[in-house]
Amino acid sequence: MGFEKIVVPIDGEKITLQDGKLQVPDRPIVAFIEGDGTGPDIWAASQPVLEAAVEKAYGGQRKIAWMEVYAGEKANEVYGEPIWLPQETLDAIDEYLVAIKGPLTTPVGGGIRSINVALRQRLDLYACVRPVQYFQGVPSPVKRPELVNMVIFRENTEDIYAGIEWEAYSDGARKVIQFLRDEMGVNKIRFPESSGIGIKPVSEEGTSRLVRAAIQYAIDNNRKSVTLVHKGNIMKFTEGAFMQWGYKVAVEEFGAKPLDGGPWHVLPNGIIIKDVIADAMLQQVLTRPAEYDVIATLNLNGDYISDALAAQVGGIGIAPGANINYVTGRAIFEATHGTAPKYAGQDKVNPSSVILSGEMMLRHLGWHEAADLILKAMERTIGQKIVTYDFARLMEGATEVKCSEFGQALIRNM
Ligand SMILES: NC(=O)C1=CN([C@@H]2O[C@H](COP(=O)(O)OP(=O)(O)OC[C@H]3O[C@@H](n4cnc5c(N)ncnc54)[C@H](OP(=O)(O)O)[C@@H]3O)[C@@H](O)[C@H]2O)C=CC1
Ligand SMILES: O=C(O)CCC(=O)C(=O)O
Ligand SMILES: [Mg+2]
Repeated sequence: MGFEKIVVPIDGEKITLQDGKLQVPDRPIVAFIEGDGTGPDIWAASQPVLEAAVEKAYGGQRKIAWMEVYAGEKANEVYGEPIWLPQETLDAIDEYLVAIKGPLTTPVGGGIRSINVALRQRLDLYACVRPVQYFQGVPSPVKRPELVNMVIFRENTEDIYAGIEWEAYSDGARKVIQFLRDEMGVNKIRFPESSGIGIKPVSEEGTSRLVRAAIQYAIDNNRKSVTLVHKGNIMKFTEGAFMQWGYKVAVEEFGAKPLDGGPWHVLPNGIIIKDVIADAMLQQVLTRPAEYDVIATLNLNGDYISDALAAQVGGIGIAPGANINYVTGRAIFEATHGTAPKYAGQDKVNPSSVILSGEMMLRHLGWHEAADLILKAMERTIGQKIVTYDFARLMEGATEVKCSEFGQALIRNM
């Protein structure tokens, strides 16, 4: 396919999907989006680390052929008009399957809707996978951060993130409220004249594919449990249904049996499938983190839980993630954090979240040796107390380095 602004590297080859398996050539074309705010600083530090890991692991036999695609502020610059998410960016990721991105800005209250969310929805990347693990030596606000070892599976295409909402006083809000009152007998809207309205769609199909991915991950990675996190006591037909459909998948597709009469279940291989109400979960991950392992949850809960858990192991400077469709093989790897705009252009923030997202990407490609080198380098570098500002301010005797210098230290430590 020909693109207007995207340049396809001539020395690269397409990653493809055959019989449900990614076929990765030695020179795979991988798309990247630099991102807004601190995105360019982070990408400049991260790209050399990923390249160095691949070079060191495979001695030049394998190499990523990078293909820049545009979104956010840079898309406006490149296309010369306000296009936040060009169609050809979606087409390119659709065709080349694998991408990595920096954070993109979303204004609060008005303006464009999230480009990050749009990428996930339009490419149907239904699982947001965010592992939360502790690296020895990272400063943490909790006493036993090493007990935190969880992987969040956040549903990525539904819930209130569908963006179906109407502003207070708008014609749309008035119409929906009128419909709810006249046609549906709803008399519980406390201030109907001045309410904005949002809709929360949660489907069996969307829930099932997410929970299926979480359970399969637990099986493939020898994890102890999968916890369905929901607020089903209050939102019975969305969050409550998520829990019920989640257990149903466990029973019908994975052979789970009730544990002590239910509602918890156990898989034939001993993995526990359980559920917890979201507010209780947020206190228990602090008081009893060892009881949580793989977490499957809805979109909004997953957003909150991601940042909260990241804080327990040292903050969102070190929180990676992936948006994956396990059926089509398409995936975009990205940090949990946002653009941290106050630090933009200062070469200051921690690039670890994107670098570790790159580590996840290398594993997705099956390049485990290169991924292992990144983890080892991360452990060594933090062990030497060479860290960016976010860790340095909480550590004794740390050497504070810039974003790019941290990347260089990782390369030295490979
Ligand atoms: N997937 C995406 O692209 C996401 C985009 N966003 C967008 O990003 C913008 C800013 O969001 P905001 O709520 O401020 O959240 P951010 O995650 O951008 O930043 C909040 C704080 O987190 C810390 N932080 C973030 N990134 C890093 C890093 N790499 N290294 C060290 N510390 C870091 C900083 O803390 P401190 O001040 O303590 O140093 C920062 O002030 C918004 O437009 C939002 O919509 C948000 C989340 C995800
Ligand atoms: O898209 C955004 O601006 C925020 C997204 C977000 O917070 C997340 O994915 O964790
Ligand atoms: Mg978030």
